[in-house]
Amino acid sequence: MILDSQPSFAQSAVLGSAAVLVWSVWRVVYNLYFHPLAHVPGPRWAAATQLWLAYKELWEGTSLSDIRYQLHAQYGDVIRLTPREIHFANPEAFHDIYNAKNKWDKDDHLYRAFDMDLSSLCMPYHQAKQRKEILNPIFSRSAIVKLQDVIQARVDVLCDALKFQHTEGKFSDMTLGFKCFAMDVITSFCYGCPIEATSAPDFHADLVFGVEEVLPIVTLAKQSRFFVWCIRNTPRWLIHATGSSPMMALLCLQDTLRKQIDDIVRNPSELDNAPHQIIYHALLNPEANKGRSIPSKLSLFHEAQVLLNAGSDTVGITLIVTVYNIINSPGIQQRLHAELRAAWPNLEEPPRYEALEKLPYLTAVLKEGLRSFPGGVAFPRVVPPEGAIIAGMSVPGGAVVSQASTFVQHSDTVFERAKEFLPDRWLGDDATSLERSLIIFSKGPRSCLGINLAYCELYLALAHVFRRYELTLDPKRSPDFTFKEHFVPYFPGEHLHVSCKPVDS
Ligand code: HEM
Repeated sequence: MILDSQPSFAQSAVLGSAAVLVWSVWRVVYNLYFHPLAHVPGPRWAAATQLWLAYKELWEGTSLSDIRYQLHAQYGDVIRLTPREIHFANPEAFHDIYNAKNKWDKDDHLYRAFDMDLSSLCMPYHQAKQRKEILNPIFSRSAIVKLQDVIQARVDVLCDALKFQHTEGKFSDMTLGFKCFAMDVITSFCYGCPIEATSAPDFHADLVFGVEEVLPIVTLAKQSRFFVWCIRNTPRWLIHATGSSPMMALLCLQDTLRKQIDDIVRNPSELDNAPHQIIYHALLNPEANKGRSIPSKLSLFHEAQVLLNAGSDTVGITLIVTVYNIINSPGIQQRLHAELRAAWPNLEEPPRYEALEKLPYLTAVLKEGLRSFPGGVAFPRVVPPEGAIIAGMSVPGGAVVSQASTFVQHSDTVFERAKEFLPDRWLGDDATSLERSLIIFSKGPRSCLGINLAYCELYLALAHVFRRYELTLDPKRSPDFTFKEHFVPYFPGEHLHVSCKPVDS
């Protein structure tokens, strides 16, 4: 009799489905009418369910950065992007969210998509703080100044390739060139073994395309942990079967990183063979780990991958956009070249990074390049339980808040004539006050770990390219900076093609 009273499989399935349905309907009703963010303006669908944003991004293919601008134009300064996330248009919000006092965690919904949970980028605040304390000495300004020859060597390879392509009568694909350069710097600096992407013919390095190919996967993966699991467990033979050499190059790099980690963990004296201090000197140093256990192999692998991803496209894109604007704006290239020539009269004796940093016009151009960074990417943070005031608005604990950098750096209220490339704004009387709004490396405890490395790369690359060459845009091709936001911006359109004519002296 007892057995008879137990529900059949079909009855259980019906009951289960009914429960899920009731729960889902209740969630929607709750999100719309009872959620602490119910009063925030935005589309009803966005307030009701996370699926609305997934539909816009994945099905319609609209870039998240465009969605933000469209919604702000329609609903005002604060918008509800998903049931739990709001975005601010008022540039003051940036300083209320990202500042030295706020020890807020990152929103797991986005960061889990990278499947690098054990890295400084994705860890919760307290763990990330410890990890960054270990890595900081490697990325400090003094360490970078000491190791600038490592970066200089990669600049030389880039410049030689540009010269070679010019002698062959070609325009150089600077989009690929700068991405290759940035990857070579990271692999050289962090792991002591450059992948030599810049030496690929015409900068066609499979790895650069491989990184581009995986970017859209982030947008898919952030929708569900299940997608992350599927991507992680995709069998190798399936990737082989696609015949995609960029994907294979990416896997090959991952294998190399894993092998290097295995070798070093098995035999730490391997580190003595490194050409200079690399990240594993710091990460595996018991003193730096202050008595805590050293990071696991998986954690080392996550960190290695994060540094590669965080440090390559970001620097590459900054260089592409800056170089395009320099060539495309009348007089800037000439003025920059003149300053460089005065500080660096003999081509055979290039100045050190410390000297380049002091050049006012180069510095102004570089800052304007960073300000013009096109990606409208936002980095979501979770408001702590006690809540917060953001741009004058009271935000409840648990809400996810963000502001994309373009709402500050491309705002006409902060930077006059913000759409124009005007290096002179950094030489005027109010330049110091503008510094507060140059926020491309973010602010606060989760700001960029690699800022010093990035500055050194940008100074050396721009100085050498514009001192050694006269650059002209390919008149037949205009670069297309339309981008899709996949955490970092992805530009599917025409690349930047430039003729690099060597100067005589
Ligand atoms: C122009 C170049 C760069 C830009 C614009 C840039 C920008 C940023 C931004 C906005 C963040 C904050 C991300 C977030 O809140 O989740 C960040 C974090 C980070 N960046 Fe960079 N970055 C650049 C270069 C680099 C380089 C060269 C490296 C190092 C190899 C690097 C390593 C990192 C790491 C590890 C983090 C995570 C820090 C944390 O979560 O606490 N970045 N970067």
